[in-house]
Amino acid sequence: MAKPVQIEVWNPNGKYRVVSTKSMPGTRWINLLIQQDCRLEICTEKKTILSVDDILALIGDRCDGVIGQLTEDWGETLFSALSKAGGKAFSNMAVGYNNVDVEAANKYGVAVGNTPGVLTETTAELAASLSLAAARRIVEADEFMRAGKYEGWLPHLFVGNLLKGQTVGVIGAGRIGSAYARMMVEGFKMNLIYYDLYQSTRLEKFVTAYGQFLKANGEQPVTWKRASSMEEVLREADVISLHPILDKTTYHLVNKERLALMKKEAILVNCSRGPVIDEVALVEHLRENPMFRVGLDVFEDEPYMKPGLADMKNAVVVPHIASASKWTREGMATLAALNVLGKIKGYPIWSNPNSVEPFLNENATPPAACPSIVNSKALGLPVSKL
Ligand SMILES: NC(=O)C1=CN([C@@H]2O[C@H](COP(=O)(O)OP(=O)(O)OC[C@H]3O[C@@H](n4cnc5c(N)ncnc54)[C@H](O)[C@@H]3O)[C@@H](O)[C@H]2O)C=CC1
Ligand SMILES: O=C(O)C(=O)CO
Repeated sequence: MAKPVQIEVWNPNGKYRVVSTKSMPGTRWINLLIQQDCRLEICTEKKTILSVDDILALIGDRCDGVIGQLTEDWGETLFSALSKAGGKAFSNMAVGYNNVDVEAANKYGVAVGNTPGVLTETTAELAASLSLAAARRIVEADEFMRAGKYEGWLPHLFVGNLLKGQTVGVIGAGRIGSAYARMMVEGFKMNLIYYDLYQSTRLEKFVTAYGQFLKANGEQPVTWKRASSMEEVLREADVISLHPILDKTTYHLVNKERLALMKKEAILVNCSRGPVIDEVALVEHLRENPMFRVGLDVFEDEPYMKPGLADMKNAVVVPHIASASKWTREGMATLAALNVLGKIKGYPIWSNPNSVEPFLNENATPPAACPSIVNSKALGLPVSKL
């Protein structure tokens, strides 16, 4: 028998019972649910990561839908319990859903939502920040300054890498990878090499047009190349940022052998998922190559770092904050709530999950649709005509 978990209740007499495993930023998501006859229960337990047992207790005997977090293990046990409690919908408050066993959700007929688009630019901006922090050794220099070690300007003090004219490599040029590529190409006049399973025509057109603009203004044009292998990107790029989804094909995509292909002074950034890099191999590579630098937002055994990583001066590490801007986090909460609400109400699925802006306009009623349901095809859910 699962132990009870602390909750806060909104609209106690609402017809549909919706549970959120965490308090989320903003109030729009709460208002949207309670205005549509939902009784909302928000878990207020002081524990950062809820266990499967905690979530089972939250689901209880009757639950129409759950909004959950990427730290939770949504598999057979939870989907079976949610379905038994009458639940039809679960939404991650995240675009990545590697914590969700979608096959299990399909088996129990539960729709699985995610929150694409609203976090694209915010996440790309953090990847760009980590690229700069690593290239210009900002964290090391900040620590040096605070430690009272600065005795005056010196020609060799914290010399780093110039980005202009160098090559930025993107692995996984989807929404976030493409946004990051555009920032680095336009902002720092870097050439682009990318690897993805699919061609990113829009990105290629962007770089071509920007190159032409630079040339017309008497500057060196930027260039792009779609690599035929990941290895090509690793060999050629000076800064490499990882933006694929995490699945079987991307687990330990960057391993010991592939790290060895990279330039000795290259910069590697990861704002995707920790297990995309073999972190033990990375620590060894950082130790052996002091001029190689990394910027990491995600870790293989989150919230932990592999032994030795915290001691590496050539690593900049932040705690999975890439999507942490106020607008984005409030928007993620809204999209997650609307995924669950839409399914409860029997709404169809939004036809283009890459274009979720209509749901984020605070001054308008959101469309009567679920913004993004990843297993809509498997469940045979109808698509919105809006
Ligand atoms: N650190 C953070 O806070 C955040 C992390 N993320 C992570 O970023 C990921 C990407 O998000 P989006 O850009 O919105 O997704 P997306 O689906 O638009 O892009 C993912 C890209 O990876 C490519 N890809 C898949 N397998 C690949 C492989 N084996 N090799 C190369 N490319 C491959 C896909 O073709 C696609 O273009 C999410 O799944 C999530 O895990 C997303 C938001 C915030
Ligand atoms: O959305 C995601 O996938 C994250 O990692 C957090 O924003």
